[in-house]
Amino acid sequence: MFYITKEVTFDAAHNLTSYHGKCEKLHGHTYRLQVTIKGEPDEEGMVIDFAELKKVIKEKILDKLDHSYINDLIPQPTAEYIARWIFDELEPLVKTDKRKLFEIVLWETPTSFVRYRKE
Ligand SMILES: Nc1nc2c(c(=O)[nH]1)N=C([C@H](O)[C@H](O)COP(=O)(O)OP(=O)(O)OP(=O)(O)O)CN2
Ligand SMILES: [Zn+2]
Repeated sequence: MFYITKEVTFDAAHNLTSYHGKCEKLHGHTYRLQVTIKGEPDEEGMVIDFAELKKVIKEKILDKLDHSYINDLIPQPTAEYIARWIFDELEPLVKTDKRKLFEIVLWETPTSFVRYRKE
């Protein structure tokens, strides 16, 4: 079994509305996103072409989240809920009979990240 990962970054603003602390105020992060696909190689020897994965991430995630106010899309945009939203956006587009979306890892700061899998 193979695990293929593509990494990108995006900049976005948010505030945590159901939270008491400094993060209830508007602020921003440079998010680091890792998308991992699990599967077996096709006749070209690839689980998924890195270029195809990059294109899907750009169209479904970066074009919506980069330089955005995330609360417009996700009501309580914790790292947990952003990661789940990204998983749900990408899952149907990468799934074939030989591969599926395995994991989203989302770094909110250089020292804080969430790992989301559908289990
Ligand atoms: N479980 C979660 N905890 C927190 C989240 C979250 O999404 N999930 N989010 C925040 C804030 O939005 C934001 O991440 C600020 O965190 P903070 O602790 O202030 O980050 P620092 O800049 O202090 O990061 P360091 O890398 O520790 O310097 C809060 N909690
Ligand atoms: Zn934050």
